[in-house]
Amino acid sequence: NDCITIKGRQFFILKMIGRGGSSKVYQVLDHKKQMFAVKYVDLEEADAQTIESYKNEIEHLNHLQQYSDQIIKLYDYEITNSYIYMLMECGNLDLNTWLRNRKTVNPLERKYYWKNMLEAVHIIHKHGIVHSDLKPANFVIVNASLKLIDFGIANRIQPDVTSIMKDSQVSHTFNECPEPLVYSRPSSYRGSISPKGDVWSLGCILYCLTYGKTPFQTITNQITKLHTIIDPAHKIEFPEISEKDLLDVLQRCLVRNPRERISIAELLEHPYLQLKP
Ligand SMILES: Cn1cc(Nc2nc(NC3CCCCC3)c3c(C#N)c[nH]c3n2)cn1
Repeated sequence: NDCITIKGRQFFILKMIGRGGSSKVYQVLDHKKQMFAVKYVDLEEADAQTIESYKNEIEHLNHLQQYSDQIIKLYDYEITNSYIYMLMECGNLDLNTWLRNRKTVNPLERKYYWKNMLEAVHIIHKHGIVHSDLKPANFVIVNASLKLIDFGIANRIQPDVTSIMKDSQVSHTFNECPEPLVYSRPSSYRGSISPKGDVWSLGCILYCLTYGKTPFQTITNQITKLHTIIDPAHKIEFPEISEKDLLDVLQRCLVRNPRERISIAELLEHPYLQLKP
């Protein structure tokens, strides 16, 4: 098995956790048997703008370390003209994989994960970052809490072919979530990418944690699905549940008009988060 050296420190590769385009994430051990995640990015095929986007992502990730435990820890990184290595804390599992394996979710666990996600997204918004592509795979479970692993700033190098245009500016590749979970916000509203777009995506994740599927999962045709997402006439179904506060959060997140949609700050004050089960 191979070793990775970052800033003169050697790491033993245990396994590859994931790969996308030209980046790979490994589970590694250091000489004290401490476990880490290492993200490797091959920059050989990357253009200057892409390299800039990666540097920007790393700068923000590095800066936001101090503000919240819900942002993945970045211990060190090494950037050269041909590759990037990022040494980070390793999660037990990402939320997407966890969701696929778990059909039922414990209400207290869901509430706690929701609080973690809101805190992480609130922090990046406070620093002028809108993710605009939030999905379960962007969160990992570390011990018992969720942490955000990326801010949606770094480009995907060699964008995958099965992308569907979410906005004129932003393409959206579905094959990052194995099942075509749709988190893209209703893009029919003009105007720039707003923090409210992240609220829609988080609402879709919470919908998944509540009903075991996304609001539009029953629609298999991607184009029909996209039209349904932006169609104000289409009513999203919210099957009855005992937790009325949770139902209220879902209904306020999945409002098509971003101006009428609840904000992160309001969500953090919402009765649903008062942590009595
Ligand atoms: C499946 N699985 C995931 C973990 N843990 C984990 N996965 C990370 N990325 C995964 C790459 C593939 C897609 C899902 C996220 C990162 C990470 C970054 N970037 C920083 N820390 C991490 N920890 C253990 N099993």
